[in-house]
Amino acid sequence: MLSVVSRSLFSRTSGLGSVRCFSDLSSRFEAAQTKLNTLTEDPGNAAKLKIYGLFKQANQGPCNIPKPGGFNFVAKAKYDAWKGLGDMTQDQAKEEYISFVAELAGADEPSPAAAPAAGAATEGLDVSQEDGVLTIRLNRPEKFNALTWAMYTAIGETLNAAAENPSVKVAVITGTGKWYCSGNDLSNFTKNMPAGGPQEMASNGQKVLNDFCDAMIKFPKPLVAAVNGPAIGIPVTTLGLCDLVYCTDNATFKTPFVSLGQSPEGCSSFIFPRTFGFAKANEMLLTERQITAQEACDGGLVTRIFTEDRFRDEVDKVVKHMASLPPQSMRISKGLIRQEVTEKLLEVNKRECEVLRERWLSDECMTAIMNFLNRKK
Ligand SMILES: CCCCCC/C=C/C(=O)SCCNC(=O)CCNC(=O)[C@H](O)C(C)(C)COP(=O)(O)OP(=O)(O)OC[C@H]1O[C@@H](n2cnc3c(N)ncnc32)[C@H](O)[C@@H]1OP(=O)(O)O
Repeated sequence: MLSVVSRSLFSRTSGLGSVRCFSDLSSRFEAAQTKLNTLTEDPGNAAKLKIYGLFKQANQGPCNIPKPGGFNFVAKAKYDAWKGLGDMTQDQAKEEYISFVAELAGADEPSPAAAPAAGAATEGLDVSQEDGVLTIRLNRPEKFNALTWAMYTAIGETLNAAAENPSVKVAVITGTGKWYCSGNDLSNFTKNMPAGGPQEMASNGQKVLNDFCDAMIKFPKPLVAAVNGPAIGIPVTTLGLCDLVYCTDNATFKTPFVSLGQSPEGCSSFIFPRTFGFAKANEMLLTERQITAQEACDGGLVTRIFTEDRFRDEVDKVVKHMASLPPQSMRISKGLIRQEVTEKLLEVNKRECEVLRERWLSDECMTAIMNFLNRKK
């Protein structure tokens, strides 16, 4: 019976009128309508009704027509689909429409919007998505989730794809096992030695790091760190690039850059003094004192601490709640909060990476890394 709710629902019958708004949302909404018409698989009547309701709500606002009577079941089903959206705003309906079409398109054919899965193919990284929440999980527990170059690259690419994918509302970075992350895998420096030698290796590393931090800085949706245990180095500094940081009560934070012959990254040379004040930032970055979860929370790097047994559930609750909020408003709000610093952070990141490139070529750095790699021999 409902099959008469046919593909015609997908055609742009009501259009957008003669006044075309070229705002970001309107053009994404139009693109979603075009995308819908290219689906090769019939998504079924339930999906078509949802699309119908969202389309009407997006263009005309809340349902304002009388309920169809008699035996016109199709008209009633369409009415219910629209009426059921209550007083959802037109912008929110557009966002929901865009997300839903992206989901349908994802099921229909692989598309760039489905790119988060790309990270899943990278060793040491699990990428999954549920209810609008993209989870990037560092998954090398035997190495305490130390980051390989492939992981940096995949995380950056995953975030860049998720930024464009309307079905992703929030991104979460977390770790498997008892550690959040033990920082840069120190064997990166020996494993990634190209034919061009250390100079080329350092330039390659500079680009890998620059792109990774840029992706975090530019990510337009909420970026949440779920710090499930201790962290050393870059996973600590990049917390300042996240919007919310939750940690377990056994998490610790350490930034031993000087003893490694290196220098601060992740924009920590800029963010840490402004978060903790110079005195405390210097203690972390120059004396390398490890701080506790409570100190990180008191200092403003961490949003909230949960006990280990409650941690995953509590973080889940927050991120699912955020994913249910109007995405356009979320994006705009984050943009406003970050607008003063984004350009500055990109500039700081670039500079920190240039300095690190030099550091990686220094005897101090080479010696520190060789000492770590040979420490068990
Ligand atoms: C594109 C380039 C970007 C670079 C950006 C610049 C980034 C800078 C940083 O992140 S600096 C911080 C680097 N990290 C560290 O200095 C930590 C080094 N690791 C340790 O100090 C210790 O391993 C430990 C304190 C984390 C844990 O000590 P312990 O409990 O004694 O365990 P193990 O040392 O036996 O470690 C278990 C296992 O994991 C391996 N591992 C841990 N961390 C790293 C690491 N960062 N790099 C490489 N491997 C690491 C460790 O070797 C052990 O494996 P094994 O048993 O040897 O196979």
